[in-house]
Formats: sequence, C-alpha cells, structure tokens
Amino acid sequence: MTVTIAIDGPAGSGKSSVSKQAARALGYGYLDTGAAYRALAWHVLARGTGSAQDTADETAVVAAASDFPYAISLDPDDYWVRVGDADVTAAIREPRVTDAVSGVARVPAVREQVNALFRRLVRESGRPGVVVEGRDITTVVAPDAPVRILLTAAPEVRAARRSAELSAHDADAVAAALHRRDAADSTVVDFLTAADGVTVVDSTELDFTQTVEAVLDVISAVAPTAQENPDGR
Ligand SMILES: Nc1ncnc2c1ncn2[C@@H]1O[C@H](COP(=O)(O)OP(=O)(O)O)[C@@H](O)[C@H]1O
Ligand SMILES: Nc1ccn([C@@H]2O[C@H](COP(=O)(O)OP(=O)(O)O)[C@@H](O)[C@H]2O)c(=O)n1
Repeated sequence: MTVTIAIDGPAGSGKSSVSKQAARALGYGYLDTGAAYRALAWHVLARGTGSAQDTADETAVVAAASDFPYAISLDPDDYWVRVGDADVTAAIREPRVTDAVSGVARVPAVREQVNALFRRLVRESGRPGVVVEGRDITTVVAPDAPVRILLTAAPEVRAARRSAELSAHDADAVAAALHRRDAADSTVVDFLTAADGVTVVDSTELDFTQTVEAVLDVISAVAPTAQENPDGR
C-alpha cells in the first residue's frame, strides 16, 4: 500500500517546492498534478494557433486529450515532464501556457481523465508513499488520504514569490496574471477553504525551511507510521 499525502492550495503558495522537499525528507515520490493540466494546455497550443484562445474551444481540448502521450517523473531528485518525445519540463512554465491552462482545467471530461491517471501513477509508483499536490487533491483525487493539507499564503506574498521566480517579467503583470488564474480556477474547485479533516498550513509568515518543517510536523502528527514504517510493513 502506498501512503498518499494530499496537499492543495492556490498558485504560489509553495505547493510544488514544499511538497518536493517533504517527499525527499520522507523518501517518498512527488506528484505534481498541475503539470498534467499545463502539459495538456501546451499540447492544445501545439495543435492549434498557439494563442490562449485555443483552450477556450472545449472540443479542441477534448480532442487533444484523447491523443495525449503524457509522462511524468515522480522522483523528487529527477523531475521531468514529457509529451511524446518532447521534454516539456521548462516549456509548461512559460506564461503563454500558464495563461491557457485554466481553459483546459475547467473541462470535466479532462479532469476525470487526469484524475484516473494520478491515482494510477500513485498505485504503480513502487514507493512507500507519494506526496501529491494540486488544487483538488484533498477533496476529489484523494479524499481518503491519511494526511490532507491546505497550503495557503496571503495573495500579495504569493504574487511576490512568483514574480521573484519570473524575474524577466513585469511584477505587476505576473501578479495580475496570478490573480486572474486564481479567479478562473476557483470557479472549478474551492482551494481556499479547508474541507473537513484538512489541516491548514499558512506560509505567509514562514520561510521555505519553516514551511517544510510545518508540513512534516502535520504528517508526523497525523500519520506517524508513515514515517516510522516507510515500507508499510
Ligand atoms: N515559505 C516560503 N517562503 C518563501 N518562498 C517560498 C516559500 N514557499 C515557497 N517559496 C518559493 O515561492 C515560489 C513559488 O512556490 P511554488 O512551490 O512554485 O508554489 P506553487 O506550486 O504553489 O505555485 C518558489 O520560488 C518557491 O521556492
Ligand atoms: N489538481 C489540479 C492541479 C492544477 N490544476 C490546474 O492547473 C493549473 C496549473 O497548476 P499548477 O499547480 O502548476 O499551478 P501553480 O499553483 O503552481 O501556479 C492551475 O491553474 C489549475 O487550472 C487543477 O485544476 N487541478
């Protein structure tokens, strides 16, 4: 049995970086679910005109999803994302993909398809546990996970972190794009309110190391055996 650690949260809350580091500390796999939505948006753009308008066409999105040779690494020390032979690890972070991704994520058939894929990737990971992060992991993908965390931070802090990453881009434009995406995404999934049984970790006042510690504390408090007995025996 693979232990699932479910982590949700809005853009820039630290889900990817914190989950990856927690997975390393636990000897677990790390599954970035947003990468599947980003890679599908990249795929739709590659098949279309290349403008964010492409993902507004639900029929084009569903057609692209039916021919989507997606692969992702669950190794926190060797992270990559592929569509067919193309390594899209860097390309899916480009603003043109980020701007198009909510169009893909709002299609229910796409969500069902990728959710089935996420559950299979965890099941077949061969790891004692997997830290799975995204928008709807605690509520839809793994509502029965032994550990469920909502990682949050104040909107201005999240925007500042994201624009520090994308230093080549205008900070106001990055903040505006992030808030636009939060608004679009929140019509599909409520990732700002903790569901019953979900623990909130607010990283607004915490640095990166403190946030990882806070997440590991929740994991050891809720599922001590996940760490003490990593083989699940
Ligand atoms: N607690 C923190 N304090 C400062 N920076 C952080 C913290 N958590 C994450 N970061 C940084 O903020 C940026 C956004 O984090 P990321 O993990 O990409 O968030 P998400 O996956 O939720 O969008 C990254 O550059 C990351 O290193
Ligand atoms: N579990 C998930 C993960 C991502 N997504 C979508 O995929 C996009 C990219 O997710 P991400 O995790 O890479 O985004 P950030 O939070 O890192 O900015 C989000 O804006 C959502 O539209 C989703 O709908 N459900």
